[in-house]
Amino acid sequence: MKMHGLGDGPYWMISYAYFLTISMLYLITLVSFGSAIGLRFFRLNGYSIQFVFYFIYLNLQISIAFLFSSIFEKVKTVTVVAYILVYGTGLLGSFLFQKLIESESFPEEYIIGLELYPGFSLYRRLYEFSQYASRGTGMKWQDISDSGMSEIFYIMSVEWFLALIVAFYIDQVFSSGKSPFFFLVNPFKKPSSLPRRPTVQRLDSKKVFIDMEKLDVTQEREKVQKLRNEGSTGHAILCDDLKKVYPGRDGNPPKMAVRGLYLSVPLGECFGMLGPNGAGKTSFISMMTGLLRPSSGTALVQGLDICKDMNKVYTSMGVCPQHDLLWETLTGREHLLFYGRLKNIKGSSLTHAVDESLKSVSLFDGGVGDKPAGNYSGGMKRRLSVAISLIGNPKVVYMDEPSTGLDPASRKNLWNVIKRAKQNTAIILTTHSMEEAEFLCDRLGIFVDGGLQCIGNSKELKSRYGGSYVFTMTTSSEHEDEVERLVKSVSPNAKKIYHLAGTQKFELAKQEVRIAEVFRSVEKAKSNFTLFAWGLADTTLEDVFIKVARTAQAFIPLS
Ligand SMILES: Nc1ncnc2c1ncn2[C@@H]1O[C@H](COP(=O)(O)OP(=O)(O)OP(=O)(O)O)[C@@H](O)[C@H]1O
Repeated sequence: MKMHGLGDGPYWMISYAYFLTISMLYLITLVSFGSAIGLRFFRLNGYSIQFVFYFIYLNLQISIAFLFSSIFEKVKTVTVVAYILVYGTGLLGSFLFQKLIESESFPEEYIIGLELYPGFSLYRRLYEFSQYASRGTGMKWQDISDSGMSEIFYIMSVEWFLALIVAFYIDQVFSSGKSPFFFLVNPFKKPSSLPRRPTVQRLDSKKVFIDMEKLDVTQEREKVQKLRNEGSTGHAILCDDLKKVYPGRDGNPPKMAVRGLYLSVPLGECFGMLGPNGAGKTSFISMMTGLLRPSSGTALVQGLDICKDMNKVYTSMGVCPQHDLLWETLTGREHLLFYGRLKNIKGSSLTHAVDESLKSVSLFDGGVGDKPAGNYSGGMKRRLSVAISLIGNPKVVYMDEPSTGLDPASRKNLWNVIKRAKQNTAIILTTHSMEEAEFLCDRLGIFVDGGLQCIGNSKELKSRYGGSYVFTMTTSSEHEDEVERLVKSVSPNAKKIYHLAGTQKFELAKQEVRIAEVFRSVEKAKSNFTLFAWGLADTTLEDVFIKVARTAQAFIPLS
């Protein structure tokens, strides 16, 4: 939700209000039920004291839960810690703390010291309630100071606010990546102009890597460096030496998923990122969408630094993640209404935008958009995810394999939606479909092992990395040698790239082949032996992709 523009303040308030409401409902049910069945603990102690005490304690508990969620990364870890604390406190409370409270000789100041731990303050509170209830009087407001309860009220109230402030601070500094002194910054001050890059050249350690770059990749890097030196904010996306290194695990060395990426994408351009599995495309998108922090380097989105101003970047960003993140019980329309509101669209414009959005992804007719997303097929969910990423006309959109799992008709439909949307938007799209890349993308980059191997439009890439025709011929096995001789006669340096049961494929260098000559030779061959099939094809984007990826993968381990 943060990726779609939900600010930290509303998120914290909504979550807090949700947990408080649930806890209060639970509490009211407990006290009402306890009173109804005649438990003296609930009936005799003043209801107003019980309410105030439980209310403060519940707030403290929620604040501590927020603090834990800021400190711990994994749900499993924090669950185990919470269970240990709850059961440990119960055991310590009944076997140790209660004895200390009842002891005449143990100083009261030490008891108050122990009550700084919220579990013991809760225990003390319940202990006092039960003592007063067993005496048959119950606790009233005038008993507060005698029972040592007033200190507990103060301790809990202070801890409630402290835990909340510390949790928010940790979340802002460690998750949102703000400076440790972010609270000293004037919120009304306009962001300063872009920091200029030092003109000094890169470190020697990088020289080896840079020297191996292809010309097109080098040109892209120089373009980014020039734009950064000029402090330009004209480009929608500017990646500057963006790196992601995952720490090594289970004895494996650290994994460099993205190794120093330079990329500039202006508004109105759809940039396609192609690459084999594990090339680092998702890691790149995750950094750009704020899910992962770059290990070094940065990127500017509409002039805003993703390491410093991610919260502002979210408001002009749309994301279609690789896996659909939808609520099963909400309808398609409700999803779009929700995300539209996050993008600040209101009233009739919101209703209109949602209808248009549903129509554009073919989820409008027959009331499909008003059915719960849980009932949607995989393709419908994917289309809804794309519609969510585009609602509110964001300036920058990231799409991670948007058409995965779609049938050909829906895919074509979706491509048209994306094509229309890109007019005022910069889109970065990852895909394994060359057809999709050719149809949608103005420029393409082939990404292998965390680095760009080439960059340009599909025609440029084909002419730069293709440079050959693929000649295929199928005959019976005894005529294979004759086919080979035929090919050598039209292209002396032809290379056999495939051979199976009479079918042979050859790569012919474009500069030594005349197409008319090939046709003439094939016609002549038809009179000598039987040809089952033959063909001459220009290089496809797929050929370029395979060639570039293979070459890079063979080369990278050596580098
Ligand atoms: N959390 C992680 N810890 C360690 N290594 C990781 C982590 N996430 C990804 N990797 C590794 O980083 C590399 C890049 O992964 P990434 O998912 O970014 O690739 P991808 O190009 O998106 O692949 P695909 O096309 O299959 O989605 C892979 O080798 C992967 O194993």
